[in-house]
Amino acid sequence: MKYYLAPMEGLTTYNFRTNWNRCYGGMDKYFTPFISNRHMNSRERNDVLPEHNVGMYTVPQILTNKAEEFLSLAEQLAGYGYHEVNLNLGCPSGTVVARNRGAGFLGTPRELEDFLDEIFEKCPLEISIKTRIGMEYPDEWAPLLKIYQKFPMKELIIHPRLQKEGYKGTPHLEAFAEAVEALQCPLCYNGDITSPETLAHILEKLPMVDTVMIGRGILQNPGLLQQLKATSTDFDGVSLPSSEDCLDVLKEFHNSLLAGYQVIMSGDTNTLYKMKDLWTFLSRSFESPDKYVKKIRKATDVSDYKLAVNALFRECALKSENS
Ligand SMILES: Cc1cc2nc3c(=O)[nH]c(=O)nc-3n(C[C@H](O)[C@H](O)[C@H](O)COP(=O)(O)O)c2cc1C
Repeated sequence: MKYYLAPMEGLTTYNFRTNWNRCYGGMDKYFTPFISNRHMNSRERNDVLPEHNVGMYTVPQILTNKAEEFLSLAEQLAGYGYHEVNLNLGCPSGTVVARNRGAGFLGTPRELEDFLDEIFEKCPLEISIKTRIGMEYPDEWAPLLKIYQKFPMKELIIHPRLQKEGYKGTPHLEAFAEAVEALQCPLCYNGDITSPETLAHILEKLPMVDTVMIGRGILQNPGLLQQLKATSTDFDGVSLPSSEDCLDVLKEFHNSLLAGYQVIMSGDTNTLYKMKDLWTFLSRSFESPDKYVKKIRKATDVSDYKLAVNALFRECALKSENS
């Protein structure tokens, strides 16, 4: 099985990716959150700079519906030494969709095909695509697959939900199976993998899956990949760390992430904004964390924040399924 880290805007920054890779590691690919400016802003540029992505196979992601813009960004990324670029056809957010980008582009298949024609003809890099299965109705998927058949994709990453579903409901596993029938290119499954059990359930329904991308599961439980590998027959040598070791690595990861943001972000407010965003997910690793997370959210400077986090680390146990 191959494992990819999903792109998550604002969360899986280069600071997150490098620290996660150092503390846990083992993803086959690390996708960057989307770049949407033809002239990358400093945040976007820093995220893809080779010196900020050392030791990882990183795939930059682009969000656009303009071939010229995609090609211009791909050219710049080729200059940084990248070999592969990913196109975002999955973002469900209202503002993105209203501009016919992300999952919104799936609603105008003719324009999408013209766009793909041009980028596949001219792009200096290999192109992979991350897609949803349509905007509103499951029957949008078959015509989209007909389009995807025409292009020599490096791979297609499928999050089998519709745009209108956001992250609700359960993924349409049958849509992934349809793609297996229709397409020759490598496929990657993405969606709702949060434990060895959820992965096992997906593999039971889709035994042909050999590559998965994981997003929120890693934010909720940064040690998840090791658990998946320890329970997989592919990875005989991987064993589970003790509960104390899990907590030690989590602390190390958290503290280095915080230190990284203190260097990158201007001031405590912006640093804490980033860390508090992560706690929305990370709190789920712990038993009864609410009282502690409230204190974390209330912190207005880094020293108060550290006190609140240390209290949580000291007094809340890791959930048994996370250790
Ligand atoms: C906060 C957040 C930000 C995201 N940002 C991106 C993004 O920049 N590009 C992208 O392709 N998907 C983005 N996604 C979608 C994830 O990559 C992934 O497809 C989705 O979370 C489903 O996978 P999961 O169930 O493993 O989390 C984002 C999701 C979340 C929750």
